[in-house]
Amino acid sequence: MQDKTVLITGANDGIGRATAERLARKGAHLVLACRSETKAQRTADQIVEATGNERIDTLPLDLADLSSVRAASELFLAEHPRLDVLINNAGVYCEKLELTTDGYELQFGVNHLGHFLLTLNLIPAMQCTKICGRVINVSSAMHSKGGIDFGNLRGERGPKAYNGTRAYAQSKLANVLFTKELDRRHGSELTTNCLHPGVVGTQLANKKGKLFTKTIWSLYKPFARSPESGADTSVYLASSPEVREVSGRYFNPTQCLIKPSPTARNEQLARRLWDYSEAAVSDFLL
Ligand SMILES: NC(=O)c1ccc[n+]([C@@H]2O[C@H](COP(=O)([O-])OP(=O)(O)OC[C@H]3O[C@@H](n4cnc5c(N)ncnc54)[C@H](O)[C@@H]3O)[C@@H](O)[C@H]2O)c1
Repeated sequence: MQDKTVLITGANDGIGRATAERLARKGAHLVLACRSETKAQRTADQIVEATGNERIDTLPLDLADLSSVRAASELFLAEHPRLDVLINNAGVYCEKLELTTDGYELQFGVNHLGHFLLTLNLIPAMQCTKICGRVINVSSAMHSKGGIDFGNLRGERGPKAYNGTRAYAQSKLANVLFTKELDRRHGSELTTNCLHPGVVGTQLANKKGKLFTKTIWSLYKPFARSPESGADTSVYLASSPEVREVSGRYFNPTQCLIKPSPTARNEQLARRLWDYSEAAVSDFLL
């Protein structure tokens, strides 16, 4: 990975942080895209210290705010001539209805829409690489429990009707549908794949989960995969020559290609989600 630039969202914690450290050890030039600049810089310093790789940059990015995503895209393009690998890793799980700055349901907004905009804005930097650029979307097996409720992506049905787990599943389904449609539209220039990292012992469910979820999760956590092994498939998709020409696919935690759910393979739904997302971010496209 010596001559590769890799941007990782949500790189200051959990699977993203572990992915960053593993790729730093392989010599990649990393850009840690995080909400908190302080946490991003602290993570960068720790990775430099642990790996000896000094090519670790940071980029301020709040995926819950489309103007921040646009600003981050502009800053990246101004400072870096090209991007080899984009890892759309950041994610949020929450059980109470919250909206993004632009009025979208938080999990849909952060897990899908912010990444959709970031990816579209950065495609020009990925097209100028010699070997085609790689987009990696961190989804979840939970995608199979989701559908896309186009009438409720702005929380229209209100807080009482909100089901956080269903909204999380919806956002992870969106990651797979986006992977398929991005591959269909840009497959000749980029490879795009998505993955389930496994059940990983991070703080994901604790940050905005209810007490019941936190309790169940604390009991379950000792049996979950470590963030380091949760990073296995992201690292594989970012660095392995084997997947240089593999695209539009879904991988499991042991780097095997598997079929996503039937809903995730629905091409019409993927196109409809793309059209919806494109209209939603249109004011922020570069
Ligand atoms: N932990 C699991 O068991 C598991 C299972 C399946 C999929 N995943 C997926 O793995 C990915 C990483 O999750 P994790 O388990 O490491 O969780 P985590 O909470 O440890 O890390 C999530 C990262 O996303 C960042 N983030 C959240 N909101 C953001 C925003 N608005 N803007 C920018 N960054 C933001 C956080 O700051 C953090 O760095 C997520 O996409 C998650 O859906 C996790």
